[in-house]
Amino acid sequence: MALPGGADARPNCRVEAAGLRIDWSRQFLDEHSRGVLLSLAAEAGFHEARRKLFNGERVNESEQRAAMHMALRGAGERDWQVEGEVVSTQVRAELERIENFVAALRDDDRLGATGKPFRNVVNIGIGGSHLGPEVVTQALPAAEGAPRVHFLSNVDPAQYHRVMDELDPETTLLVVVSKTFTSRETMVNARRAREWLVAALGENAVADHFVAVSANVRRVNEFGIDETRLFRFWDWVGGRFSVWSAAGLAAAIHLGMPRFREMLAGAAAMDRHFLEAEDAVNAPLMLGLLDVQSIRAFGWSAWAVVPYSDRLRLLPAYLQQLVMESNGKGANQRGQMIEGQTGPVLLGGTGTDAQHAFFQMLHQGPLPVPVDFIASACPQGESTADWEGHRILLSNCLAQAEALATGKSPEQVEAELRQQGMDTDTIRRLVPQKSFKGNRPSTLVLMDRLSPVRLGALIALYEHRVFVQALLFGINPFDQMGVELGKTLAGRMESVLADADALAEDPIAEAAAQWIRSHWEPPS
Ligand SMILES: O=P(O)(O)OC[C@H]1O[C@](O)(CO)[C@@H](O)[C@@H]1O
Repeated sequence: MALPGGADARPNCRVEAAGLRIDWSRQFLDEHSRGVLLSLAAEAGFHEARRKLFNGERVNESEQRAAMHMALRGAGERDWQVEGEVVSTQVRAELERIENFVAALRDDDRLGATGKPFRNVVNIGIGGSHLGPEVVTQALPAAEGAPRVHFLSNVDPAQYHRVMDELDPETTLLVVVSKTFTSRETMVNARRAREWLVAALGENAVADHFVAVSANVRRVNEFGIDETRLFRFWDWVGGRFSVWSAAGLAAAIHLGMPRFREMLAGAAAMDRHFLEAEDAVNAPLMLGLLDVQSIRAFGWSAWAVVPYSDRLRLLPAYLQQLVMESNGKGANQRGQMIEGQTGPVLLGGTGTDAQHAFFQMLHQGPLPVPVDFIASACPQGESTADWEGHRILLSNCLAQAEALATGKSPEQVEAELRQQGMDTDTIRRLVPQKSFKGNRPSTLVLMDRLSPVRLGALIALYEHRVFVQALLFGINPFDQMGVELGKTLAGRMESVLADADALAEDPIAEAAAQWIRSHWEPPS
């Protein structure tokens, strides 16, 4: 199927939802295929599944939980329920606690153990307990006077040093974020940060300098943080859907509470669109269906997300967790193995840098990779140079989407080469190498400017799109069983590396462990 000639020929492939202009005109979609995709959604029980999701039913069946992240951002609008119990009151109460805490930090009412104001905040967490707050912090400028927010996620000590070595314990607040409060990386980093603090300021400083964000109250208490310094979120909030909860505390500190609430409002507006828009112009539904079409009908297993925005440079990594941890699964909810690819492999980077990295493959690789182009009409800065740079950025964004769609025919290339006076043999060899097949699909997401409300809408758009993909594949997007085995083995491997008498079960791992041990030497 050829891509349509002009966007105006396909008015139903473009919507404005929650302030985002979402245009899928350059996808392989005509009236017929749209009908087929929508009937597939109906067969998969889309309306009922969406109703269950928004009603707080146990859509995460394997873990017997709801997935009610919408309640976190829509708490001001109505009383959301989880399994029949109203949760909005506790959501609002927790938001208020966050608000008071952020205000106290801003006004220097909450001070460190030696009476100094907090100038730095370290978010210690990994996965959803890191990527969400960091993506927001990078995307949007800090509120005036807000402390600087840092992120410690990896257990690699090099990261610990990069983040912590420049900080002063007296002016540093440590925020340990972990839904389970068991993630090994987070616990190791939290303990090390605790030792760092205690060595400088003594044991009593822990109460002033540590707060926790978790759903596991007992573990938080065991770590030595009492409930007055614990911000809660709940079982029904998945890690990769948690930025809207207290897990976004570092982002709230960075943005200030009014703008954090604006981000929640943007996501809530996308929730409303997903809930209320007609199917054919329902952006998360249509984009999710198009993803499934790309994977299942066309066999394209990759997907690229390219924000033309340096501030959104972490978005591809954030979406990798959202998409691939949710839908990278081989079994469906009925326990049957699924044939073929499920969730797409997501690659990404920012434009224009990505154009000089993997775009070659997007243009001429044998298999199409659908691309999401994301851009804002206005730049962040207001100077003439900012506007000029931004215009160039946007030109590239639009040009790349067009180049992917239209390509360059062999005839055109041949005519150009002839004009340059090339000989026939060279032309024969060069024409296939220089032509572009075109017909490469993309989606364009535009916003007026990158603001809290638009960022919220953008992230929620992807959340619901992932839900739609999962529904069509029959999988549960809300668990992540595939991360467990590696975690268990890493625990065992720790003893193998620590103790030469402990053997690894796997001979290849054992040989590697021996080699590593034989190369251990004290730093010179
Ligand atoms: O917040 P926690 O419990 O530390 O988990 C961190 C991350 O680990 C995972 O469980 C697995 O990677 C993610 O789903 C989660 O976001």
